Amino acid sequence: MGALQEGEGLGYGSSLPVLSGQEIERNDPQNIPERYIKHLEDRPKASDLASVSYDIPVIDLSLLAAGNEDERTKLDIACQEWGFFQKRYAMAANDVEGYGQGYVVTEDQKLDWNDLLFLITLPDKARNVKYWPLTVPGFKEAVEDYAGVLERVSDEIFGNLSLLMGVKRDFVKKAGSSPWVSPHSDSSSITLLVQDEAITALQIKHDVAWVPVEPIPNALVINIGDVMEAWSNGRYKSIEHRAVTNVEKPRISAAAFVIPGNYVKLNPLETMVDEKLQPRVFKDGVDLY
Ligand SMILES: O=C(O)CCC(=O)C(=O)O
Ligand SMILES: [Fe+2]
Repeated sequence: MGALQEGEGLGYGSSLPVLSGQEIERNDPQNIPERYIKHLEDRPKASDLASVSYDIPVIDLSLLAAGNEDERTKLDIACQEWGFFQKRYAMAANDVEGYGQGYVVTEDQKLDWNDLLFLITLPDKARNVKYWPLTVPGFKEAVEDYAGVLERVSDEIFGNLSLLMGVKRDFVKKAGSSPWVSPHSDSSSITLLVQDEAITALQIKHDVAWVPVEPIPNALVINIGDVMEAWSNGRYKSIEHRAVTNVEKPRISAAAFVIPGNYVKLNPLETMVDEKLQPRVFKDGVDLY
């Protein structure tokens, strides 16, 4: 792919147009179309939940930024055992981009009871501003500020994961109704998520059970995506997760997917492959998109 022109966007595949959940609620809330109603066996059940409660690891960004080795070891363990952690703040039409439902590929596919606003925010030239709701006062400024903060947080995580994987600090950095969000893993290198603090909806697969991720005030939930799993030769896991609804109130979450540039190949880092101790689990040379 050649250099992007301003406003051209990247294009992350196509999605068929369908009604959004908000439109259905507005037009005919008593008649939810059949394709939003998942088969019984595909719905979350109380019996899939882990029977014991787990604490998802919490990593302190200010300690990481200060070079604290114990905190870096905690990050290593969190990414190996969970692929998920929470991090305290120290301080749609033809494209999946836009508003509506994404990832609709067939006419009879069951749909999630979940509307999506998917925007590319960084780098600036990859923005496709025709999808941005610019009539909302302050929206652009708030998203720009937030994207800047997320960039700093993800740089800190990448810096620490690079050191843990035995490469230089900046190595990874730039490479850089269903009544629920269906189970999936993220194709990002990492994902940074802000959850609604009042509702526990996100669940992650741990062994065979689903473990709820209780929101922690002022914390980001960060998870390893498929790209980091490949770079780390499987040491860090891209964990399957889902989000369930509740009957009381709607929920909004904001997920930011950090992805490498299109030119990056999915090769496990040399430092992460040792034919005896840590045999290669991913092939070299897979193009990302
Ligand atoms: O809303 C959530 O908690 C999770 C969303 C998610 O997993 C995603 O957008 O990839
Ligand atoms: Fe996800």
